[in-house]
Amino acid sequence: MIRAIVTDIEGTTSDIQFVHQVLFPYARQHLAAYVRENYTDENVAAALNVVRAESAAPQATLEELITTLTNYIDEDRKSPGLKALQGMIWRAGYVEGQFTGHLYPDVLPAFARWQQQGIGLYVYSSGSVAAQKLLFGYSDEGDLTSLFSGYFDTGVGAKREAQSYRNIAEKIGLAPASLLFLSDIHQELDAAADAGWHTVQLIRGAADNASRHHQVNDFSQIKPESI
Ligand SMILES: CSCCC(=O)C(=O)COP(=O)(O)O
Ligand SMILES: [Mg+2]
Repeated sequence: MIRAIVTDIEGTTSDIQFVHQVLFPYARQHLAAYVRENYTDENVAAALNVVRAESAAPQATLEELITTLTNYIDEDRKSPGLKALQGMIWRAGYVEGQFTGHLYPDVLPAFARWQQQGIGLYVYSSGSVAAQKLLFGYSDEGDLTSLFSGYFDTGVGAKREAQSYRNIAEKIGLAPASLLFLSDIHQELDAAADAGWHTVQLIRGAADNASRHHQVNDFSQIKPESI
């Protein structure tokens, strides 16, 4: 019996185009000014130190870090330092109403149905927990943050590693066999399945012929009571 559902964001609840054509360009455009203005803030300083460590450049200057971070955005690098900073930069865009977090129309009805069934809802994304809360807090459908019992980012480990899903199961406090992970990326689902989770793959575009996971086109086709 499925007791909790953990969902990916990009390509699963939300359009990849929103992330790549709205969020990433916004962060790229505001990155340099944000870092120059806020580098003494303890959270910004901590994120910059993470980038120094990740890029094996412990003495990197602010301007060198800005170049590194800009390259990371262009490469879609899932760098924890970049992800932390992106979350901080996006806040102004959401709060000022420059964009709302994209949500496919099938997502909220399914969340509401699952919540009514007593199933816990969680998020696991490479985006920072702060960024996840912004996307769902300022979503196309309003503030949905109260639907979720918890959020996980790569602080628990990378999305393609089975140990990350073991860590999440432990934090939620449920057996892996009672957990369902939703993602568009079969390598992430492979890792979850290796940890003993149930999996469903969201196919928002072309079918994934390399996948061994059950595939659906939208959330209305996911029936946790039948798993
Ligand atoms: C949390 S919204 C921004 C998503 C993001 O930054 C990202 O890298 C997407 O990662 P995901 O694990 O959701 O595919
Ligand atoms: Mg995804």
